[in-house]
Amino acid sequence: MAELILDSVTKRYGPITAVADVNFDIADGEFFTLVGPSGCGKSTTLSMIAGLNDPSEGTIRLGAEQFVDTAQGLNIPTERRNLGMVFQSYALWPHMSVAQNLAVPLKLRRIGRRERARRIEEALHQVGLEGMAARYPHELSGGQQQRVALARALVYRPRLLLLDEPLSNLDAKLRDRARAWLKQLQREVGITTIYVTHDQVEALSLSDRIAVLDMGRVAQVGTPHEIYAHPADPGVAAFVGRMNFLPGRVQALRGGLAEVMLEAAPGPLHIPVQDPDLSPGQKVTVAIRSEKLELVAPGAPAPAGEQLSLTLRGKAYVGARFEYELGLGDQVLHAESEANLPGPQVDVILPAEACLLFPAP
Ligand SMILES: Nc1ncnc2c1ncn2[C@@H]1O[C@H](COP(=O)(O)OP(=O)(O)OP(=O)(O)O)[C@@H](O)[C@H]1O
Repeated sequence: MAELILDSVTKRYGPITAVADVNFDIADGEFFTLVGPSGCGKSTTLSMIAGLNDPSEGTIRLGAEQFVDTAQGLNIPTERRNLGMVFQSYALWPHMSVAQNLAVPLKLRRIGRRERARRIEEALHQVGLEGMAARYPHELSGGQQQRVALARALVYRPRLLLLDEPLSNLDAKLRDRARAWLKQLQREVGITTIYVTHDQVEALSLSDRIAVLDMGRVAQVGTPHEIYAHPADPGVAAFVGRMNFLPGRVQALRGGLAEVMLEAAPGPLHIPVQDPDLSPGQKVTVAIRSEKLELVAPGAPAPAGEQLSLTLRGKAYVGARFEYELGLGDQVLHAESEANLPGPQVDVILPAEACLLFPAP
């Protein structure tokens, strides 16, 4: 059963359309992430679900409860939506202890003293902060403060958890740990969660499903694997992971394969066709992820696939592997390999099954 439904939700600020006709069905217990470049409408969408921002058009419903119906002039205020929210700034009250911070939303809901104490203890246990109830925010690390903010959002058992870049204030190592911990907590609590981030790794690793937004519109909704392996368009492909794009033209179509001539390389590629609307003569973009390019060490037998000889432009050692910048005409391709390959030329195989084809404008 779909739990949260956004239907044709639009938000305009004068001539600016921040969110354009967004539709989602988010299932009960799902971890659903809104991702996309800066300004694409993630926070505006989240704030409309939260009731902090009024949609210009559309409906928002949680289970049987209608939050918003612009046609009827209905807009339930945020305090009656019973949502948990954590934003980038944790907004803990500095003059209150951890327990007092957690007590605030419970007092607002008129929960009695004994039940309050029980729930605060339970919430602190959920976030792994037992024994910290008497501390003040300035006596906690950034990661601990972030856990208190989450505990405060969970303590009154909201129906939805809304998180807007909650990990972005943590340093890289702490963020990795917080990510794993957050995912586990969400599973344990089983709460429907909507998460906003511009960090594709966070989106891929945390989510059951991801919506990629682009200029206020939903470019694609899918599981992390669908978004990564079958991006709907070059914009999604470019945003998630590191993708190389090569312009070309379809020469012929036969046996489920497109024969594509690249602008910058001799010899055609034979690429499996997913788009039934492709036609011979059409301009296309061939997309291939950096990790799918296979670099051939000098003298080693070449694996199957179309082989290109590229110019070594740059190489960086990043621990487990080397990252390469390789020139093909005036284009730069990104590739990676555990091998430390010499220049000036590097042989590269493009496995046809790893190439995606998009119609070019
Ligand atoms: N109050 C406002 N008045 C006018 N335009 C606004 C207002 N709030 C947001 N916008 C515009 O709406 C668009 C979407 O903004 P939003 O904050 O939702 O983007 P975002 O995807 O969350 O970006 P970021 O990742 O940078 O936080 C942007 O173009 C922004 O400039």
